[in-house]
Amino acid sequence: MSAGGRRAVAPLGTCETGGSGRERSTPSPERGAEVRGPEDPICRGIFQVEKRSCDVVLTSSRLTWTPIEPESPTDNKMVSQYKTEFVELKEVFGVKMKRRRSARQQKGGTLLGIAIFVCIKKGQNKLKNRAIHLSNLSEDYCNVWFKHMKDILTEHFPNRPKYLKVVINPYSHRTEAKQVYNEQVAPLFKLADIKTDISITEHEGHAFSVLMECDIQEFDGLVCVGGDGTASEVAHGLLLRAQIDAGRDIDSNFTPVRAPLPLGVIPAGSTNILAFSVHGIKHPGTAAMHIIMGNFQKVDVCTFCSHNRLLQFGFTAMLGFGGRTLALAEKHRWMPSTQRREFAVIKTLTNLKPENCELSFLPSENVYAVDQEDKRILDKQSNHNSKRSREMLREIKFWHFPDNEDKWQTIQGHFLNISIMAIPCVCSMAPRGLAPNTRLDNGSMSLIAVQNCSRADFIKHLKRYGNLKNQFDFPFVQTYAVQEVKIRTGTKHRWTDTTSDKNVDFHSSHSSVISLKENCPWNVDGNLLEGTSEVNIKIHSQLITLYGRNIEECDDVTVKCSCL
Ligand SMILES: Nc1ncnc2c1ncn2[C@@H]1O[C@H](COP(=O)(O)OP(=O)(O)OP(=O)(O)O)[C@@H](O)[C@H]1O
Repeated sequence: MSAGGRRAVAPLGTCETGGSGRERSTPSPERGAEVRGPEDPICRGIFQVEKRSCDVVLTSSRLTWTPIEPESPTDNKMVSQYKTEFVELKEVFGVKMKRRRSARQQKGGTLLGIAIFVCIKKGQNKLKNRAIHLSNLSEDYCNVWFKHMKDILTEHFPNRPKYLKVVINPYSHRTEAKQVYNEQVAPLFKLADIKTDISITEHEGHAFSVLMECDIQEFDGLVCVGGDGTASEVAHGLLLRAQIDAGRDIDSNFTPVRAPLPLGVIPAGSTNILAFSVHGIKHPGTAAMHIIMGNFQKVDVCTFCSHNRLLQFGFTAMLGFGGRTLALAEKHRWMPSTQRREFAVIKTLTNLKPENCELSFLPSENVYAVDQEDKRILDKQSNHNSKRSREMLREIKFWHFPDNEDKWQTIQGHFLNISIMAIPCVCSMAPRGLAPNTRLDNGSMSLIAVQNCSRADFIKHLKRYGNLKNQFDFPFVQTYAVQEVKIRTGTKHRWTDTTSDKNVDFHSSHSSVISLKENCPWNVDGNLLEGTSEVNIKIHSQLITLYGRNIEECDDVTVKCSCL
């Protein structure tokens, strides 16, 4: 594409660059800006780009530069060896005047030109920043271009945040969250001119109280830096605050209001399932770029209730093996995180115990429609031989509800593990996700129930998470797409009526249930939930907006867990 071919071009500004920096003329902005189209030039002039003099054109949608070639004295029409390059302004997140400064100099310095910062995609799901330098030594000349670019970035991209509340958990993983933020995130926020108000947590529950107390309306978004525990605490605080502000009466049947602010999750913990599921990668820079660019992803959230009371908002829960492993790992918090996790997995496998549970669930109706769509897409694919297509077809369950049939289903039995997941739960140990059949925003949860089986079979099932084989293809594993689940552990009697207050008293005075519940810890988003024998989990479609977008699924990954 040639810049010279454009219509209504402003007079060409010419500047000497690389020498005295003397300005001969400044670019004149287009007249009648109000009727300018996305292709019409706003500024046109000469800068050096990568040590070559270029004809540079700025429109409201892109910046284009074409190397200027000296005219040949022989008038030979040679094919140009230089190509016109451009960058879309929707990929640009920052623009700065570039100056040379001495080591201790804070302000001023010799102007070198303008630096433009662009978000680029690097491989699968990774985002990085790239700088383009437009060199010109004239202050006035650069100021005009700088101002125009700033105006475009401010006016054209309203989703991009300007002021963020940041919560950092310095205790996450190897106590490196502060360093991750300072080295990999804060410099990008600075380039994008994003202002921040930072809180560093001092104890468990601190992130929650920060959210209860801060003036939420002031901010364009919220950012948490830490692992899944921190992200879950912040999401819970944000959603609970929204219910309080909206005057919602919180009981097990309430319909929650949506979170008022988008949440950015910077992965700095040990597993980072939420960040992995939303960004497709554990990379703080990518998470920061999604926030800066204002990329939004709506995400489903579950409410966890017990005895008519809201325990918490969250994304995932595990009972049995998943709960016991976390409980053991938390007792050994002094160990380095990888060793702690592996130790807990091995020890829990050694003492593998089934939980006696009554599991009731309401299958998802909307998943029926979604899955039909999946099937239609798969049917269209000419080769059904693709491994993933065959697996998807096998995994999809279709539900038909005769009108008057009670839709609730109940299974009573002994389970080694029960997982309920509103998000795919992608992590380094499970590249397709612990729950690959659910999506971030489909209004449905995956219920995965592993019935009592031999230790060897259970390990086989666990190992399959690390490769692309179907981890659910065992007779002792059942998977369902559900919208609500009720679980009671160590039970002999039937489910209680959650609307009756008498049941609360009944359970609090029922010693046999209390003694059993001690042994059944829940793992809710990597946090331990203990002391409850009845839990009601319900999905709420797209209740929260996270910063993130467009995950590409890995097709060919095999991950080995060193402890299995
Ligand atoms: N200053 C602090 N001291 C001790 N604990 C804290 C502090 N701040 C927060 N916490 C708690 O630390 C817990 C664990 O943090 P987090 O989940 O972020 O890290 P992680 O366990 O390393 O990562 P992951 O959950 O991804 O495995 C959270 O539940 C949080 O409430």
